[in-house]
Amino acid sequence: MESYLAELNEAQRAPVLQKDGAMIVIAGAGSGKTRVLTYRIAYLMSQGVDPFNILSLTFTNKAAREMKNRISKIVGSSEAKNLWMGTFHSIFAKILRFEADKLGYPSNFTIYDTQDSQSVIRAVIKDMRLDKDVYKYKQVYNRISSFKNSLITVKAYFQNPELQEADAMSKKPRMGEIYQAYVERCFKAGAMDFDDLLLKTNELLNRFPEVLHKYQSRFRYILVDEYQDTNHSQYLIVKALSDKFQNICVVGDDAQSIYAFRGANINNILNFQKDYENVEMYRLEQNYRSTKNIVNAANSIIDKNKTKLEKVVWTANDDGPKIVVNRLLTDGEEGRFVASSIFETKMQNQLSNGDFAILYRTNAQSRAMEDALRKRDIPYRIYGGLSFYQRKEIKDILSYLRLLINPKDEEALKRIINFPARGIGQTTMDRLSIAANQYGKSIFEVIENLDHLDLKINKSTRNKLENFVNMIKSFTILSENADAFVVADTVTKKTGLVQEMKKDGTPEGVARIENIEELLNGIRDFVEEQKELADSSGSLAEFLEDVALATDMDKDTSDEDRVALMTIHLAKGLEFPYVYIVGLEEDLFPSSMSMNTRSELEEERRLFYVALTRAETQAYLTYTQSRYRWGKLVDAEPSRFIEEIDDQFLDYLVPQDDYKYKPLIDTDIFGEVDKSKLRQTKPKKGTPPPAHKPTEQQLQKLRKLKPAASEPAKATKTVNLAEGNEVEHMRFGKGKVLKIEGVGQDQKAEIDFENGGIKNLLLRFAKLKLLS
Ligand SMILES: Nc1ncnc2c1ncn2[C@@H]1O[C@H](COP(=O)(O)OP(=O)(O)OP(=O)(O)O)[C@@H](O)[C@H]1O
Ligand SMILES: [Mg+2]
Repeated sequence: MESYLAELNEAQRAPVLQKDGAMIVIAGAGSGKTRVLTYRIAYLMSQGVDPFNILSLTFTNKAAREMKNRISKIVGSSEAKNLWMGTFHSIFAKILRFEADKLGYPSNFTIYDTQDSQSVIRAVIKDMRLDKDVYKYKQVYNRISSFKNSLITVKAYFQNPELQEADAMSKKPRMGEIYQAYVERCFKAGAMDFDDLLLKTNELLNRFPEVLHKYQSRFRYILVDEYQDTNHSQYLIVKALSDKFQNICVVGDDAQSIYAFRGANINNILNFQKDYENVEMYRLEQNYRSTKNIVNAANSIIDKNKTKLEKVVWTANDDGPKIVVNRLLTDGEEGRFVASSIFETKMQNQLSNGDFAILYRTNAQSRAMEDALRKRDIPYRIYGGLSFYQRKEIKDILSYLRLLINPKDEEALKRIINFPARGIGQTTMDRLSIAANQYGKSIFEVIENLDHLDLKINKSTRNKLENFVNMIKSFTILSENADAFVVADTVTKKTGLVQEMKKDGTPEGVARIENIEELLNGIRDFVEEQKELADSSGSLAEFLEDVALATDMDKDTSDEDRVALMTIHLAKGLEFPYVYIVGLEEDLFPSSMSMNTRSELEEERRLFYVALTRAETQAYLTYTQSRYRWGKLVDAEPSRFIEEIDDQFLDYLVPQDDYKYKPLIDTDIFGEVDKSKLRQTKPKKGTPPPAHKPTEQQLQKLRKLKPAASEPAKATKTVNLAEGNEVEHMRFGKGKVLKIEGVGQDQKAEIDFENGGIKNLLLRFAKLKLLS
């Protein structure tokens, strides 16, 4: 037996050693699913399978890199770099480039990011003279994205009366036309958006049997991590590619399905056994990641979900410390608690910053954490949010680079044709746009052919346009032989972008120049890395693809030791010794947007399960008593998720029986804290604070207190409903109550909504207004 197989337990070894056939590994968090995939690939290679024949789909490109490194170590060669391994988007972008001509795209097609796509949609809405308050571009973008992920093409949309009706109902009867115009514009610009990378791959595999055959034969072995979060489009790609050999291994955990809001379909995992012949089902039960307290607490949470596959998760690890629960006054205080706790834990146990993660439900929560960490001089890194590549100055330079690779790229062109200012005004741009539409050409092509076209553009402007086109063309010629760094460096110098910023002289201007330097350094590193790998020249096209498809996790390039801050969605698959889950409050987590139906609430609970199971040694849960939301300070209630954890696993830093909001003086508003008042809610001074669990008596009091304490607020929320009542809901609009079931906390109503159809709502969470 190969020695590395001893690093697996028996249950893990079984799917690794089953070389051929279809198999699914369903198992709870931290049980070694990702490890099974890694070792399975190493085993396949040791059995003589060529890495070029193995396709492995991961959640981030970073995960793919780490897996490749591990595999290289196990098999003792650099062969692992030939594996097809990465996210769905990055793998299929690569394939689409090879095959682009079949679909009528140039092989140098641009990948539009969300900003670009939304900007196209805004332009379409404007050109169609639609009301931008009704047709909100972000909503329209999400709707189009959901069509694409369900493989609903423009044609399919117009053949589907139900979809059209739904859009008409939500007062957007022209959605189909926007969709059509959007698709046409992207096509004309030689651009694919993120969803196209999956949609067009499906189209490619469906329309061209010889292409399907080629990739089916290439990918003899297919592996998919986090299978529970694949959407319909991804599912169909995997299904098509694996159809020939049926050597497919997927791993996942239904309890960690957290992307339904983006079209992930949990049925993909539930139906896997029907999709293939002779499916072997494997289960892993032992968790290697976390302490007993964490594993058991997580089990007690997920137990509350009705829709789930029954699973056992246990661990042989130590009990570990209990999960610390702390209540703070405000998010400012919450940040200070987390920062001090990290500081002290780090000092006491000689740890690195990288051993700590702070997880939150929404990006906005990072600010308070950042402030507190900065004050304590604790280095941190935020994942997600506005990424480096989306900053204005970076995007401007990238737009030049994109344009010289694909001159049809209209979003790039519009951004920079007059930046730095060249005297090419909006009127000229409008004329060029109209001409481009009229002739079915790109704006760049129109400018190239100005002499042959009868456009109302004066001589001097024509010269400026010609100069611009010639400059871009000279960059294109340069890029044919030079690497990405040389091209980018030349572009920054020749376009006068940096000179423009230097004139500015403000601290912001200086920061922008520094960012550009950072970009150039990044490009240099990229080129060196690519050249080292020897199979690539480090061309600009390769760099742009890398940037376009970098997931939020992938931007973690430096090895500096920092505390990680991210949303729970991003933390999937990761692990940290110490994890702080902050903002555990009703309406924030679970989110107020996700409490209308049981399935939404269950997704929030799975999210909490994901968060807690990231922790190896210790988890901290914090909530505040009041929080600024939408500009107002509002009372906050502790999240039901805290209550759902079995008390034996928890350690309350403050007694829970007096949790009701008491207006105390807060440093954020008044500066100094009145310490005598603070002591009311904190345990008596003494270090460390006594970690005590509420007594049974306190608990009983707490249980009695909870509904009572929140009654005044609830009374306005819940309404006494009867069958036949007319109600209004903030998302589903007006509706009629069909049926009422249950009593008290569990009372549910079946309501027929104008905008949402029939829904079953738990009345305690549904914010309904009684109309009649
Ligand atoms: N047999 C084993 N022996 C020692 N350590 C193991 C073993 N199996 C897994 N581990 C370790 O346990 C941790 C969790 O494993 P892994 O990340 O593969 O779990 P997972 O099931 O993919 O988790 P998640 O559901 O969070 O994605 C990792 O640090 C891994 O190295
Ligand atoms: Mg995993």
